[in-house]
Amino acid sequence: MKLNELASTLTIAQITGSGDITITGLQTDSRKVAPGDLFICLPGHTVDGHDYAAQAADQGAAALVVERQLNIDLPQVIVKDSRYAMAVMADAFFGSPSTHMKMIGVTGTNGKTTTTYLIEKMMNDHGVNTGLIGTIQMRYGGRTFPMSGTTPEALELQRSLDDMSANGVQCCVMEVSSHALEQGRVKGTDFRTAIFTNLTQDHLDYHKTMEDYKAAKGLFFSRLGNKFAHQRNQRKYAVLNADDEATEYFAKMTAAEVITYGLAHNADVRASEISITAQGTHFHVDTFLGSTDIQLSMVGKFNVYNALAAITAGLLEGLELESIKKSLESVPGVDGRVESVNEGQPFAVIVDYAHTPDGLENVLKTVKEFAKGRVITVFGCGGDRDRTKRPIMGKLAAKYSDVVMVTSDNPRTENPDLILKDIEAGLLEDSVPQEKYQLIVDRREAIQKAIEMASPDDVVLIAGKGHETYQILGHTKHDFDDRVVAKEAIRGMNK
Ligand SMILES: CC(=O)N[C@H]1[C@@H](OP(=O)(O)OP(=O)(O)OC[C@H]2O[C@@H](n3ccc(=O)[nH]c3=O)[C@H](O)[C@@H]2O)O[C@H](CO)[C@@H](O)[C@@H]1O[C@H](C)C(=O)N[C@@H](C)C(=O)N[C@H](CCC(=O)O)C(=O)O
Ligand SMILES: Nc1ncnc2c1ncn2[C@@H]1O[C@H](COP(=O)(O)OP(=O)(O)OP(=O)(O)O)[C@@H](O)[C@H]1O
Ligand SMILES: N[C@H](CCC[C@H](N)C(=O)O)C(=O)O
Ligand SMILES: [Mg+2]
Repeated sequence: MKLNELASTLTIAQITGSGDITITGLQTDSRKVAPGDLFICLPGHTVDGHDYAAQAADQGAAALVVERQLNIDLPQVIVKDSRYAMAVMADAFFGSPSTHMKMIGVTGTNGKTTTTYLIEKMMNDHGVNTGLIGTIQMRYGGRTFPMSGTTPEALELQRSLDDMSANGVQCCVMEVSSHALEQGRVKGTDFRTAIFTNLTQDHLDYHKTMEDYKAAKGLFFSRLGNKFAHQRNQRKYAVLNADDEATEYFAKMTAAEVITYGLAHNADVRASEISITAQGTHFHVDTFLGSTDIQLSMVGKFNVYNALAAITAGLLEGLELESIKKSLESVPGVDGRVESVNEGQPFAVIVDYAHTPDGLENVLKTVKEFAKGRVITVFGCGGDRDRTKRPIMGKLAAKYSDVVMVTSDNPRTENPDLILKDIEAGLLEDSVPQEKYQLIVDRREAIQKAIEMASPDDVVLIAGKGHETYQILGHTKHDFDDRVVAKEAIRGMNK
């Protein structure tokens, strides 16, 4: 594509140098620039992409997108906002791939990954070639790709959607994080359905207040559905959790058709008669297209909500309720979400990704429902992330557990001991007795001790890292998998 043509997609842009050159790719990271690329300089949170334009030029960049003219001998497109320009140009360069498939997005503090997995399963079972993008991985057409975060940057996203489209993908279900909404990573992506799971405390390091966090999530719904489609299969939908306070706010700001789910009597898709055992979760569901009973292998009342969100999305895509039921019932579980570790030990070991106060409380409530013995919880809080959730999570862990092992969970650039102290502040505030908890900075040691102290019928819950296969210390990722470490500890115990 010619630079002139790409630049013409922007309203306010000035080109210096020749616009009559061919752009073969777009890139925002100087380290990855290939000859012929257009290098887009993004002012970041840590460094400024403009400072890497010279490196991009050395690597063969054909032109630059900048917010201020640089002293570099390359054609430059000067724009007001390079992030916005990136989103527009990426959409143009890849031919608006999101309009070639059904886009279903899921936002909310917890439950995004789980809900997207459920939707992916039911759509694929129904014969709709479906791609998935989220925290654990991106996958489509039988291939999987690692992810460095939950929601890719606009450029990466459009590139991926283009490849999906080229590989016959008809529907893409993706997680949309609040960071992504705030940074405009999904600007230009044409969603058909936007799902909201729930809003509880997290990410206050980034969003500062719950109001700001809610407003960031709101961007997903305010950008949806301003043009009504009279054919139902073209309509935009906001699928909202009827039991969450933030729903009223999101419902007001969207022009899309609002469909609700939950336990509330007025929800459009409503669950009742919920019963949970260690083997799974049963519930009855009434929808605008019939009723049925569903038996999930996944445990936890929160998974009823994830299933309801998925059922709603499935019905809106024209799936039969019975086909949805069959798919949901065949999902064994999601990687690292309430995942059992079994090495023949006489107690339960569960690995879960709960890393927010609400997530931890939910999983602990679930565990308590079927634990016959004590609950021993191993958990920590991420470094360079919301500090205010640490004492709250400490209190919740102590409230629902008999023993708490406070340990490290990706300390990143923070001092791990100080993170543990932040968690302990909550325990001290609640006068939790010293013998009920231990601070063990080494996660392997914490897991080993928890497993060594477990008696028959106890449950050891290892929370926070779920599917993760690393521990981030400083800027380095070290191999670490809670499931592998727990298995080793159990085998060690039997020797
Ligand atoms: C706070 C945040 O979201 N930061 C994201 C942001 O980084 P940044 O603004 O700091 O970028 P930067 O490092 O300053 O770099 C600025 C520009 O210079 C470029 N650069 C930089 C160095 C270099 O040598 N050459 C070069 O060209 C970079 O490619 C970039 O274009 O843009 C980067 C590139 O897209 C992201 O990788 C980075 O995510 C960081 C790693 C991160 O940890 N993000 C988390 C908080 C996040 O987004 N999480 C959510 C999930 C949250 C949830 O659980 O709901 C997610 O969607 O992943
Ligand atoms: N609907 C829900 N409500 C509350 N907690 C939930 C819900 N679904 C899952 N959880 C808890 O949150 C954890 C993370 O679930 P999941 O990975 O589906 O959420 P997520 O929103 O994708 O998280 P992330 O923001 O890190 O990507 C689970 O391990 C479970 O403990
Ligand atoms: N998407 C979340 C994941 C948190 C997982 C936890 N293990 C941590 O590292 O804090 C984040 O980046 O905040
Ligand atoms: Mg996720």
